[in-house]
Amino acid sequence: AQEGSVAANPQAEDEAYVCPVTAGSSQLNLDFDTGSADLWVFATDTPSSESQGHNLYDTSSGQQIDGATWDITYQDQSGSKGVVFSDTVVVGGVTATSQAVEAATSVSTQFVQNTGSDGLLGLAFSSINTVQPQQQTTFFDTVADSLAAKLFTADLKKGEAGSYDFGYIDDSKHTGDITYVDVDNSQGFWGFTAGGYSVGDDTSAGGDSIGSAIADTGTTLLYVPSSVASAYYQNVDGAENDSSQGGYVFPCSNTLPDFHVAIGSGVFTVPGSYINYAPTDSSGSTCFGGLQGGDGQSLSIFGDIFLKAHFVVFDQTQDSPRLGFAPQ
Ligand SMILES: CCNC(=O)c1c(-c2ccccc2)csc1NC(=O)CNCCc1c[nH]c2ccccc12
Repeated sequence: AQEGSVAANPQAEDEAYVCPVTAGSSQLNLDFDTGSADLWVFATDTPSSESQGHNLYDTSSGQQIDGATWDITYQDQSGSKGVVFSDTVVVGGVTATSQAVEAATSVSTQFVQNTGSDGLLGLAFSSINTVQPQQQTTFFDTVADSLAAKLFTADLKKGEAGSYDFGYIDDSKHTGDITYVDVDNSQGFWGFTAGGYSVGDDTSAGGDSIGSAIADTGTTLLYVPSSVASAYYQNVDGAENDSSQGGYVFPCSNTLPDFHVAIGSGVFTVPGSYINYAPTDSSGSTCFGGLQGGDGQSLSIFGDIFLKAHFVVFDQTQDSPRLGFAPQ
């Protein structure tokens, strides 16, 4: 049975975390994304005007899947599209022998400019993989039956390398018990129900329920209902929801309160320091919040700001999928 571990390296401001992956004969740094299900890469097929500065997947090592194409657009309107190869993909010693590697023939500006990432490795459910006419499986689904245990864990960290482990739980990476909750994967995401929340010294998480949420390593920030974000920033002097800046900003001199949320039988805390995401400009006087209101959509997105404060188990060992959360 296979098991393995790979480093998750934070990009600037922890905007994303990239991991070293071997695809065929190519070494790539990919953004592991539990919010999508395509393994797509910059490749020798990518126009050179779009691939400068990126490591490229050499398609000559793969077998092109005849007639297969893919096209993905993310909510922030970034995206990419292209053709598909079958090749060997190795992540932390875990080998997928016939993995669909989606080679980009077109990539949007945001990804072109982010030269620290050579593509994405989707870890959501294969039901939302975009390859047509025959949908393909994620790396995890491809190797799942060969793993010692059908699960992977995410141990992201603030400003330093964390890890993704496949096939086992490393108990040295978490303190306390793991709290498990059921997953609703009907939308293809690692969906769960978040309970009440509280702010600062009140650690009760007794407030209104946050509701439907997803665990999404591919999203940088923590998006909660606008009422929750508003209640949080009532506690921050000078905070305002500035649409020209894209959300809540505040004077960087603030010490931000912690954010507590009930999940299953546990209460999980995001330190206030994690919610002071980054300065909005070089003067460093105004800072952008790591906790933001969703733009009206009902789904809360527990992105890296939340995930990097915890040890998270993405578990398909039972009849139905579940998520586990533990303090790091
Ligand atoms: C803001 C990015 N997140 C989303 O749009 C998103 C949503 C979503 C749905 C409705 C409204 C807002 C967000 C659902 S699942 C989901 N998650 C993903 O889509 C995860 N993959 C993001 C890949 C991605 C898009 N732009 C990037 C820039 C840097 C690194 C990664 C990325």
